[in-house]
Amino acid sequence: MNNSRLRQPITFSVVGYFLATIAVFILACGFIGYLWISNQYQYLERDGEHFAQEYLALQKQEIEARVHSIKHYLQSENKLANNKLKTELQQRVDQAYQIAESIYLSQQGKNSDADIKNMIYAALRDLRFNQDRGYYFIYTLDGVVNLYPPDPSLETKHYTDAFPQEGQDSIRQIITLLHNQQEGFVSYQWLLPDGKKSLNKYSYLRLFKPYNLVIGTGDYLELYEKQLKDEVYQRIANISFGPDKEGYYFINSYDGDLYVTNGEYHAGQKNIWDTVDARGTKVVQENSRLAQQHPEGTFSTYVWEKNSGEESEKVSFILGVDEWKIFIGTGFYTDTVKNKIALHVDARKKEFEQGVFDTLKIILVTMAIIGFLLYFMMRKLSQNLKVFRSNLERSVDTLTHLNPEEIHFNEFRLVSDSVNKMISGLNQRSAELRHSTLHDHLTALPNRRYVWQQLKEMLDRSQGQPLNAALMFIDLDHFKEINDTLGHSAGDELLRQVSERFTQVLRSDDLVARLGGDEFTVITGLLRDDEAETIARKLLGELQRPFEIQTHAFRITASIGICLFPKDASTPDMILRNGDSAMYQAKRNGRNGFCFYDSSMTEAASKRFNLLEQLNQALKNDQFELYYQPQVNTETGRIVAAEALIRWNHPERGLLAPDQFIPYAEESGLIAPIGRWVIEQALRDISRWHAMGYTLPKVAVNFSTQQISDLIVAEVAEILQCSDADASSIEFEITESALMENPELSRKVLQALHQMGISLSIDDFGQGYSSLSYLKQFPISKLKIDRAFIRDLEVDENDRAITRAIIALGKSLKMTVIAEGVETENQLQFLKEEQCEELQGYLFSRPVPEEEFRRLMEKSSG
Ligand SMILES: Nc1nc2c(ncn2[C@@H]2O[C@@H]3COP(=O)(O)O[C@H]4[C@@H](O)[C@H](n5cnc6c(=O)[nH]c(N)nc65)O[C@@H]4COP(=O)(O)O[C@H]3[C@H]2O)c(=O)[nH]1
Repeated sequence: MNNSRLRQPITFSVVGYFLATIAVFILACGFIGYLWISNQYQYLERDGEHFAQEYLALQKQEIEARVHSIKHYLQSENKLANNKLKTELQQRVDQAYQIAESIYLSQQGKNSDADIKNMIYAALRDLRFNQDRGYYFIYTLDGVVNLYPPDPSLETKHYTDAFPQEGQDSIRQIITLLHNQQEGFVSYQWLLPDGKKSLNKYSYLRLFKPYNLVIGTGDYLELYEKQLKDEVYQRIANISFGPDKEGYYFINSYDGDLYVTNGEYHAGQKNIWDTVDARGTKVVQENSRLAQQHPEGTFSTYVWEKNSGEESEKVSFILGVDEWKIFIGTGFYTDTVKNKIALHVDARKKEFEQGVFDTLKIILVTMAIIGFLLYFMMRKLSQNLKVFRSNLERSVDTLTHLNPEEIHFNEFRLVSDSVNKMISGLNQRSAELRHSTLHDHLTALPNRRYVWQQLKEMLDRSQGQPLNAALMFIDLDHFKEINDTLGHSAGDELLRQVSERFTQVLRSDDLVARLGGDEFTVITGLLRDDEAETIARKLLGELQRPFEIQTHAFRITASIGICLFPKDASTPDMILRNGDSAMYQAKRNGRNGFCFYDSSMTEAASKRFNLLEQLNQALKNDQFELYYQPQVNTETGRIVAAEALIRWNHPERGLLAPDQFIPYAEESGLIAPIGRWVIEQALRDISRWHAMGYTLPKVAVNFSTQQISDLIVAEVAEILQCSDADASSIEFEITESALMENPELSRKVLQALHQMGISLSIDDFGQGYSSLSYLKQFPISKLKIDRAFIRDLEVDENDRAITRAIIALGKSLKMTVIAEGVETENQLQFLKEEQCEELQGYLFSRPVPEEEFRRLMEKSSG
């Protein structure tokens, strides 16, 4: 299973993400809407219940208030009866008075007073009121009855003759009053018309001045009150209220006499005491009981017939009026109330649903508008995205900038700004990369790749040209030593300065490049051969001025190989190879010069190639041999050691000295297996010599730069393990320059070898620039003075001084000093005088085959 696949993040398109967000938003709104609506429904339910309770309570309050107000009305009407009666009596008498007065005024002078009086009596005689109980009576001030409609036979009689005693008292009371004042009320007992019973009667009286007549009328208070009550009951019976005018008052006596019910006035002539409802309740009896038990009134529930004829539960408020022994009530039907409540809840629900519906309509219309707009927006966005994408792809493909004119959305513009920045960055990076892949970091000069491309282009252009261009392959002489002794930074600085000098001295259309290490090239345009020579000389001349690096001032030379092309080479590789070969030849010619390529150099190069091939074969076919050159003690002249020097028994060319193949072996890396063979062979020889009884303490083996590696330590240990010889019987000779090439590694490797018991000596000492402190870091036991100093000892004072200094240095460092290349007695003499401990040279013996060396050892010990 591919893990990276699993870890890939999920991606969304912007449009998809947007639509998904809207869908989620709509779903969320729908869900919230659903919650809100169901919540509202619950609220409406609760509100309905609440309303029902409140409405019921209100209904109850209403009927209670109504009944109380009716009772209050009844009572107040009753209380007012006295006054009302008085007012009415006064009004009636005033009317009679006006009638009498108008008759009098109209008849005065026309008729006699007696006639006028009769006319007045006649006018008033038949007038009746208050259910015919009321009539007018007239007396004279001396008590003669002039008008008495209930019994006209009493007219013209004196009251004392007309009425019994009780009546007489009353009339006297009247006449007395009017003797004193013009008008007024009197209250007295008067027989009822049936003459059986007398009741309290109120009368109003007024004196008709023209004839001093007392005009009056009166009524029994009790009867008047009853009349008023009847009227009030009548009015109450007419009252209806509530839905469908279902509400009405009922009034019953405590004994069940019915006065008022449902719009009808029964005047107590019907008794409904035993009325029973559908539940078996004796409704009237129950209500009568409740009214009497609860003076403040109470509610009663029973079943009663509605106007429509159907029976329904009814809630009534019952209130007693004890003074009249009646109870008043009114009520409502619960199903009517329930209907009302249901209607209310229904109306609320409909109202709410209408609200929701209206809101939904608004939302839908809004969403449709938004959707419409979004659709256009998305379309526009999608189109822009497509254009943006294709522009983006084109820009990325061609690494050109996006055109902001073609981008309409700010966000895309921001992205395009970033993309443009990125493309600028990429262009810059790629230019830098191109520059860095085609240029050398140290000197900023074009590198080998650049040179190759340049050569290719020049070759392409040079077709059919009569002139040639030139490639100069420049290698600094002995640069490695400078690098090793002064350090890499100094070496780098030198390379920089050389590159500057070359660049300054050449024309701008010439190309100076660094191939790597201390190798430079100069490529010129088309020129004549002699011009190439001039340029080469110019370049060499530039190096003659000393370089100042750190605190050192020194000169350096170079070897230049010139390859003219297309004359000498037809491909870039060939040009470079030929330039290299020519440079190689310039080096062989003694350095600090130039050399034009010719075809023989290619032959030499191919020879080198063949040689390497043959070296490989030599290893396999055991064609190497070790020669030994003795090293003698200066004092005793005895052989104390030997240097193992390799020879190659070439099958065609005969015995070859190391100079003829070791450099190639080092170049090609073959030195490692060859070096291993040398150590193994030397140890084999030592073992054999020891076995044969020779007591040679040490054999020195040459150790080249390439052999200094971490691997050699393990390899030597392994070789020693396989050998009978002791590690102390072998010594590695390392040149000073090899040591300095990588001092850190050298120290590590040499330390490890030293710990194995192998001694180390520095070969060709004196050529380098090793300081004392530097040398002390290595476990070296021997210094070998370079042959070059020994050679000219007799003629060169400097060489003598150096040799002396090296011997002194060796002594101070407690190292053995050996001089090599000792050929003459004078040299021997000098070295003896200077107490050089050991000597090596043709004066004692040339390097000889092993067998011969054994003889030398025999001779030496003998
Ligand atoms: N003119 C003159 N020359 C003298 C005199 N005494 C000794 N020589 C020569 O000086 C060279 C000494 O060896 P080297 O300096 O280590 O220089 C050696 C050493 O650097 C290298 N070489 C030889 N054998 C080996 C080897 O086994 N491995 C490696 N890496 N290098 C080797 O080849 C170089 C040359 O070796 P050879 O041709 O054998 O040359 C030898 C020797 O024949 C003298 O009095 N006058």
